[in-house]
Amino acid sequence: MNGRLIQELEELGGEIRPSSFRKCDQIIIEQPGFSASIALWGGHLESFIPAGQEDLLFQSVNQGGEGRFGRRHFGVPVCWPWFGANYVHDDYPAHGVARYFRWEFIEAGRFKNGDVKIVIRLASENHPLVEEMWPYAFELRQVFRFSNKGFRINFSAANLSDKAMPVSEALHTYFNISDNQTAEVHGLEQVTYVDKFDNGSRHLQQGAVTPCDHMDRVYVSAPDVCEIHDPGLQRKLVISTEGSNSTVLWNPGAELARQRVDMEDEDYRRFVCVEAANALTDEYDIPPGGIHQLKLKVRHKPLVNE
Ligand SMILES: O=P(O)(O)OC[C@H]1O[C@@H](O)[C@H](O)[C@@H](O)[C@@H]1O
Repeated sequence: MNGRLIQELEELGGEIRPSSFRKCDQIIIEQPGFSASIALWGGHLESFIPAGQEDLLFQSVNQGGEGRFGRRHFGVPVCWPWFGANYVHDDYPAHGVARYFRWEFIEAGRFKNGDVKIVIRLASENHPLVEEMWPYAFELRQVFRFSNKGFRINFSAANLSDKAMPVSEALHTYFNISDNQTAEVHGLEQVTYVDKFDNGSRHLQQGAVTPCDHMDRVYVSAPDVCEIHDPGLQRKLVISTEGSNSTVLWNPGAELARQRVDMEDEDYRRFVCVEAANALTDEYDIPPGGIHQLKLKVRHKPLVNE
């Protein structure tokens, strides 16, 4: 990491902090209106805390699985270039390669309106094991934009190979909620979902989703905006996406959470994953030399009775 970058980060009130996790660094941003943390391992936005509020993102004392492909269940893991299991190699890790490698910190600065900007990158050519598991040259970037109102992630994938690259993906956001029994997800009413906990059967969403318990659903051709209403925190999170056709809702429920060593038994009570995704029938190809952008914007607002 070069001195200029560190200086730019310091001018933003940020710092690089060594982390014991996979011996990788974290970028910490402290501003009067918020604080944020990004782990370079996995290019993982870990935390975004508006001043005087609870984190928008779920935290766990459990840092994830041991071993080369240990999974982390908090913040915003990046699932790319395949979502879920790999169709061809069942020994490959779930949800692709991007979350298991060190990303490179390449830019720190501000947007014109003063929002904080951090850019990180993952290039296949820098990681022989990525090249082995995914035979397409690529470059990924995440542009993080932070302000008092919330955060944005602009995730882009460039196909640098000479063949079409099949992609399914997700920004697998673990949202922090006070209680999964009372939290509600709005905006998916009358959208069809594939229920992975019910043999992939298709259903039509009736009303808001609540409780947010034991569900693994891919809403296909989903709208670009949905909301989490959290009566316990009196908070509404407005989630807007671009370049994402599917919305995935996931919560393991009590039994599955207990079976997992990479998650605490009670963690599932305090998160719901609402994922900006392209999965199942929304998978697509990036043409040779092409680029695809997946954008996520999260805004926090007070929850007022409507
Ligand atoms: O444990 P992981 O790999 O982070 O995955 C968690 C869950 O992620 C969800 O997106 C999937 O739909 C689930 O099937 C999966 O179990």
